[in-house]
Amino acid sequence: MTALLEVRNLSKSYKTAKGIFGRQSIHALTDINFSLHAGKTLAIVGETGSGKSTLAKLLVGIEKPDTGDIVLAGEKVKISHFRQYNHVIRFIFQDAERTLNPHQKIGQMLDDVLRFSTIFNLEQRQQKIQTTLKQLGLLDEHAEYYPHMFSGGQIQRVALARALILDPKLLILDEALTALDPSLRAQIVNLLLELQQTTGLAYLLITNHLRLIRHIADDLLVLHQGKVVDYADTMTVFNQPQSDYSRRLISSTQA
Ligand SMILES: Nc1ncnc2c1ncn2[C@@H]1O[C@H](COP(=O)(O)OP(=O)(O)OP(=O)(O)O)[C@@H](O)[C@H]1O
Repeated sequence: MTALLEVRNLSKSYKTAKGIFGRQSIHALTDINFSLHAGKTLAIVGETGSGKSTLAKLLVGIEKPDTGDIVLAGEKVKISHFRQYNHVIRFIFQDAERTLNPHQKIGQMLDDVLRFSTIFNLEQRQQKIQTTLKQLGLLDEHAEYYPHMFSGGQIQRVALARALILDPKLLILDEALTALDPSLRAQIVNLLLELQQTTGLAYLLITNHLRLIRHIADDLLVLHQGKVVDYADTMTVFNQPQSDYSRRLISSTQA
């Protein structure tokens, strides 16, 4: 079966500002390879500076790779066409609430997403907003609410609604669940699992929360200094880590 996402030999370096030693290159990612199938969850773990955010930025087109390919459903992504992949890959960063415009009603915000990325008419857009709110356990009348009128759990659902209203195939969650309190996290995780079962959505979960990874990730990739040091199904990485770095990471959380 063709993978939904295939990342092949992806590398990215940044040039630092010119200092007394001239310009230097930071190799944020070197030769990254992995794949993700529909309906599956891949977790990416690594310490600060290991390249996790750079990888997310490459996948959503905020940054350009130096070399390598991103292949979506068998088709190489062209950097100039990233906007068309909006439908396929969506992302949620940490602190969802801060990314919502406090002066805009939720219905208007969702309508903007649809107007920007679809050719739906007004009626179709209203219909889609209703079904999306419902899918996420929200009510029709929430379309008239401003962000500050929602509770913490509901605001996460609103952020998910914005990401999912275009029916993407892949959702990237960059530390999106880390800051939530445990009971709220459990609620959102259950919702994500339910959505995955009903829609076949795939998740790329960027987090250092190993308990969460154990609970929901099918596969686990460990990044260290921009390189893949472990990549296998989650239980294999936990039980037989291939690198000292992964071994230390896993035993530190099991202590
Ligand atoms: N715009 C940039 N310019 C220069 N260097 C950068 C830039 N963005 C990231 N880097 C460097 O690239 C490396 C990888 O950074 P990245 O932010 O991807 O790591 P990370 O694993 O996501 O860390 P964190 O968990 O802190 O977000 C780091 O050494 C970082 O300093």
